[in-house]
Amino acid sequence: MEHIPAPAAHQRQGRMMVSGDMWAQLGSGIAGIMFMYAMFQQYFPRQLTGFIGFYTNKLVAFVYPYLTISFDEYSGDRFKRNDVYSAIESYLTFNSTMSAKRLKADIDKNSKNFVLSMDDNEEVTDEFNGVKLWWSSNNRSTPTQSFPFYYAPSASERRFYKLTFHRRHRDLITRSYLNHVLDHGKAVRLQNRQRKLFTNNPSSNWYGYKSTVWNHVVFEHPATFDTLAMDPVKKQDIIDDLLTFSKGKDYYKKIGKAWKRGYLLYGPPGTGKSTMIAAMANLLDYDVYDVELTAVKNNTELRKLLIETSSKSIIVIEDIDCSLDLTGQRKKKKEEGDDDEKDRLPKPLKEEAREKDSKVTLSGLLNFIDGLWSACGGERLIVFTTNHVEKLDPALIRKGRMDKHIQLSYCSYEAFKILAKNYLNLDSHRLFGTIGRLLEETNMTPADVAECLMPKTIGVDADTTCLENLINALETAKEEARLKAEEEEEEAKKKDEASAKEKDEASAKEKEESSIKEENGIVVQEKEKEKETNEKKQD
Ligand SMILES: Nc1ncnc2c1ncn2[C@@H]1O[C@H](COP(=O)(O)OP(=O)(O)OP(=O)(O)O)[C@@H](O)[C@H]1O
Repeated sequence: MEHIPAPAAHQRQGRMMVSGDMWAQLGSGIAGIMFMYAMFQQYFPRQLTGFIGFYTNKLVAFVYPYLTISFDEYSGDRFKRNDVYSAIESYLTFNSTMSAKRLKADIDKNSKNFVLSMDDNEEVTDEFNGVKLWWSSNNRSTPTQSFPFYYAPSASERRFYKLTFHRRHRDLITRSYLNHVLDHGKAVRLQNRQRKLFTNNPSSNWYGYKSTVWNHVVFEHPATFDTLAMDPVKKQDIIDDLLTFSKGKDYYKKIGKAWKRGYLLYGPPGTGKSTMIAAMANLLDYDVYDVELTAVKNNTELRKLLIETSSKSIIVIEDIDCSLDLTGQRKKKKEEGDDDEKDRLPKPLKEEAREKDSKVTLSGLLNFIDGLWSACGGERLIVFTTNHVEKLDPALIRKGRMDKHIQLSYCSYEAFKILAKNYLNLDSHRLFGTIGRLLEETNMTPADVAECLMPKTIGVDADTTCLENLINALETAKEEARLKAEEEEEEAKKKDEASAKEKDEASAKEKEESSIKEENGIVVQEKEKEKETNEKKQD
């Protein structure tokens, strides 16, 4: 491998002297230069140092004919890894494998092949239209930290690639080569990309500040829309919707809308909400970000997590009704009232109390879904799941935020047929009719049906045993539902009777009281009359 030319090396004729004398001279020369530099730093005014530095650079640039471009892994105050850096990393995979001496190994999306890339402080060459270029991977040793809540990688993690080329090729490199690198890098990345399942966990950053960061494992859920048991028409509608979304980049741009879509999945437990998310991810080849809201300290942290998600991903908040206090206003007002009390606490306790209160709020979540930051990256689905859609704030699930509401319900006959095909490889069976009738008469979740259909023995008629198990389970469920309904009816009847009795008693009491009053009234009237006649007699 040819090394990147350095100014001194460039002017050298390629001959190297390795005698002991030469090393001794070199050592004392360097020591001399260091001494001069220290003196220079100490005694020369800062402005002059800057001035000399500037012109030294100019002189070097004049003599040295090579240009360099660096590509940081986290450039400036960015929160997330630079896409260009990742594209270069993928682009250099081939060259690195062929020529770098130290490589890093990862595994491809099928977990079958190794993906090799250049390790830190390595160099490789590339050629474009007959022009030779040099790539090197480097470390920056000074960490930068602009956002105290931001998890800053340590100094050794602040990496960058450096591209070196002759200045006479500036146009070719900046206009064509860099685009070529980006396009090829992205294509390679897509090809080797392993889908990931992310979740947020608390972590301490460089300064000991605790925040939540994404951690991931390889996403390997096998669910697909083929194995998902639900009404086929509804299923096709969802698939069409998803595919239209994934191809809609230009359309979303045209209508001036961020390229994202919200799905609300609701229904009883075990009806396939999580399974559908996995099927969505497998259909579109997206990553999944499973947000654990209770681990997010406040709205700022939630926004940070959002920014760190990549495009081509599904952001999931499961059981949204349990993760967030949506009782909203009342609680907020109470907390405002509590502020005076908190102010009277000693400082450390006051801060602790505030920290405990500082949580993700409904407005923070609304911002997360469709605030300005939500448009970063594009091509993202946001999925909420809940068992109690009626508990959710209407603002949270209105169209535009949760664009598509999907109800997952109890197992229908159509859904059962998908499960039977999937679990038992059966298209038809003499027991299908009975099962169909029972499914219409009682509610059973696809999870429960699937459990009955799982073969528990290996026998000649294992399929029939499974179907019979299901029939038994359905009949038991039906009987339980009938008894429950009877119990409820009985209870309701008792309640009605009790309230009717209460009413009767109340009206009887009322009558009695009014008759007493009436009687008392007559007595009073008679007494008054008697008094009147007595008075008249006396007169
Ligand atoms: N519609 C379905 N199609 C195929 N399998 C299903 C379906 N619904 C449930 N299952 C099976 O039941 C199991 C549990 O389902 P899942 O976790 O998707 O339900 P859920 O609605 O998300 O439940 P919860 O609300 O409790 O999280 C799954 O592993 C899957 O095997």
